[in-house]
Amino acid sequence: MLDVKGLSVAFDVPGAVVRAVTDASFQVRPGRCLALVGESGCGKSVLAHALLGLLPGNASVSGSAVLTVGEGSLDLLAASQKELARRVRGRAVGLIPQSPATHLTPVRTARAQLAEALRELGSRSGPDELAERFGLASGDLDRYPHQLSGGMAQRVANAIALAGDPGLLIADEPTTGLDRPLVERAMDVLRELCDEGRAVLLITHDLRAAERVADDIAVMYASRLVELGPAAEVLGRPRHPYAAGLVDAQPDRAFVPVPGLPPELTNLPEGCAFAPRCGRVADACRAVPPLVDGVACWRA
Ligand SMILES: Nc1ncnc2c1ncn2[C@@H]1O[C@H](COP(=O)(O)OP(=O)(O)OP(=O)(O)O)[C@@H](O)[C@H]1O
Repeated sequence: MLDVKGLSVAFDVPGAVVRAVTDASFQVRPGRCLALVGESGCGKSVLAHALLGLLPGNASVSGSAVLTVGEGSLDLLAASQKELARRVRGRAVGLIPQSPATHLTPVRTARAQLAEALRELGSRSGPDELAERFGLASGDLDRYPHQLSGGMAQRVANAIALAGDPGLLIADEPTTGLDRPLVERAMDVLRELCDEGRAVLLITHDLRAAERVADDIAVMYASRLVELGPAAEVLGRPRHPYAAGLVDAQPDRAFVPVPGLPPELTNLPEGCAFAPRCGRVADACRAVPPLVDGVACWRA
């Protein structure tokens, strides 16, 4: 469904360059969920926004991201804004946003926003039909965003993302601010959407949420993918020391945080960016380890 190769994104800021995504390669397949996990600021959202052409003017992007659209394909990174608007956003790719409550327009009811999305995308279903599927009552649709609970806003955002029946869903931290039962519910909905044959890219720093829904996990550290593989393997037997540290930091595991802090993306160290925090550092780590066999570590 989506084949990303060598995706890099850098932002020009006064006196510096922010290397937000470096040389990311991965695939998202129909019927499977890939969770992209990593600490805050490692580049997860920038990666998602690059795929949708939603980066600001100070960003430079390289690589390719080939999406299957109908019988053909389209490189999302080379597509014009017009093409992305006409063929991709909402139609081929749906975005479930970070903080659904703030993503919705505050001065319009949920119904008006859902109806607009359906109209724009030329869908024949009505807002009530779509809302019902996501567990919203008709009366809920007549509320304004500030009258919706976090869970209800989430369901409205899901309904809008699904209005054009996209084959690929990108969910960018869709559970921010939700309590655990609602997180689990949101993950179960994502799983259902996936089981219907959609490809799902979930961006999260919540490993428990990722574990509940993901088939595959990509671990990102300081702009690079450092481990990529089946969820059970990455979470059960992580091979990269950072992935192992993330797993150990979970409350139901050792509950020990990874020592130290990630580097500034304006000033990445030469070689492996995790080396300064790594207990297994060696001479070889002075060179950047490539992602080979699902892991980017000289010592894995
Ligand atoms: N327009 C921009 N100009 C300069 N730097 C930017 C811009 N947008 C994002 N960044 C930087 O890119 C880096 C990656 O940000 P990103 O939002 O992708 O992180 P994240 O992993 O999604 O974190 P979080 O989980 O907190 O959302 C950060 O250092 C951020 O400051």
